[in-house]
Amino acid sequence: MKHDDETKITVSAVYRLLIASFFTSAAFAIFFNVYPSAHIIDSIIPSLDALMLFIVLIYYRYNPHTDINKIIIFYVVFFILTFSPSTIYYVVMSWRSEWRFIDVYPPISGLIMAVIILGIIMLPKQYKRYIMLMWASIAIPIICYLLSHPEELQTPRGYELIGTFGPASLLLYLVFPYQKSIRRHINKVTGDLRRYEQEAGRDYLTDIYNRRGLSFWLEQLKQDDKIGVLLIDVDHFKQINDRYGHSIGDRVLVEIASRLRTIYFEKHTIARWGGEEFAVILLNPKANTLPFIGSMFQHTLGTLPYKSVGKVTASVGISTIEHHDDFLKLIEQADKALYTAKNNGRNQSIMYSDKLTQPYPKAS
Ligand SMILES: Nc1nc2c(ncn2[C@@H]2O[C@H](COP(=O)(O)OP(=O)(O)OP(=O)(O)O)[C@@H](O)[C@H]2O)c(=O)[nH]1
Repeated sequence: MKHDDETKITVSAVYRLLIASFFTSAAFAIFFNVYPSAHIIDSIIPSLDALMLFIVLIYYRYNPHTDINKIIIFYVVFFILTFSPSTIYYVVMSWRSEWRFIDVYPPISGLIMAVIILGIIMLPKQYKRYIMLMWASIAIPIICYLLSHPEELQTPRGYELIGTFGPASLLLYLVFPYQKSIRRHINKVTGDLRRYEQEAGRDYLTDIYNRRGLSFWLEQLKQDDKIGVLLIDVDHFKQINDRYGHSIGDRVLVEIASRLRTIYFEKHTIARWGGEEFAVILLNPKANTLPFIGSMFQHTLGTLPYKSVGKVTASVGISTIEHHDDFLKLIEQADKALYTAKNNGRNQSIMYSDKLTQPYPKAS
């Protein structure tokens, strides 16, 4: 489950990263085409980036199950291949005294930093080293050049470039571990929350759903799902408690729950509805199978003796089938049928009909 969530977050992070990078590259492409610089490479690279990112985005949109690692590696390699050679080109040409680096290097340091920060913040831990590789392939040539050309370093652009790729990049090292610990903390809190939620929906003794868990299960049903309800009540349970003690009574309830779990048919769930009363909710059952299912539960509970107390029987009340919004109405029906089963001598299952009128008195 946690793994699924991680994958979902990664997929959505990569998708947003691609979109953000596409719009940024497109903005640069438009800018350099409207206000061309002296170097044609300045308008080619952002246009190429925008085009490639657009293709990847379209591909990713129509192939959402593509291996996400491949997309990330492509993204990083693609940025290294577009930013790094052009940076090295300007550095090498400047070193050969063709021109001054600070005059010709296009104003893309902000864009590079934005891409690096986005990558560091949004991508999972295992991809961070690629992002650092991306930074190193661009920053190291620039820093080396400026340090060996103090006359260019000691200009506003020189200071700005060294500041961006030097001290400002150091910020990344500060943000990175902090972001990692926030992510770890969020994972822990999310995990704890999920565990508490699961525990809150389970009965402590029998570890099947309690009423809260059951209502959560009902909320997950599809719009037009129908249900039928069985209410199962252990016969003369008070006598078991009185004769063997409360803790043996508890053990019997646990054994009953584990017997209920062993009954398998297509779609249903079981819950502890009250003290010695269990509810079974059947999903989209066929009307003519309900009496059979009711007897199946009754016999599974009542046929074989229990380890600590011997024979125990149960009575079962069966509702009609209605839309799941009518759950409480079905519980009432099952309750009336259960009352009739008890009145008729217990150890039997009874289907609800309009003729049954009296509600089953609840244990206080
Ligand atoms: N050991 C144990 N007993 C429980 C628990 N919850 C409810 N009970 C007991 O279940 C008994 C239910 O008794 P009654 O409602 O009189 O019903 P019954 O004795 O089963 O009789 P019928 O339902 O009429 O067949 C009470 O004695 C409760 O104390 C529980 O969690 N553990």
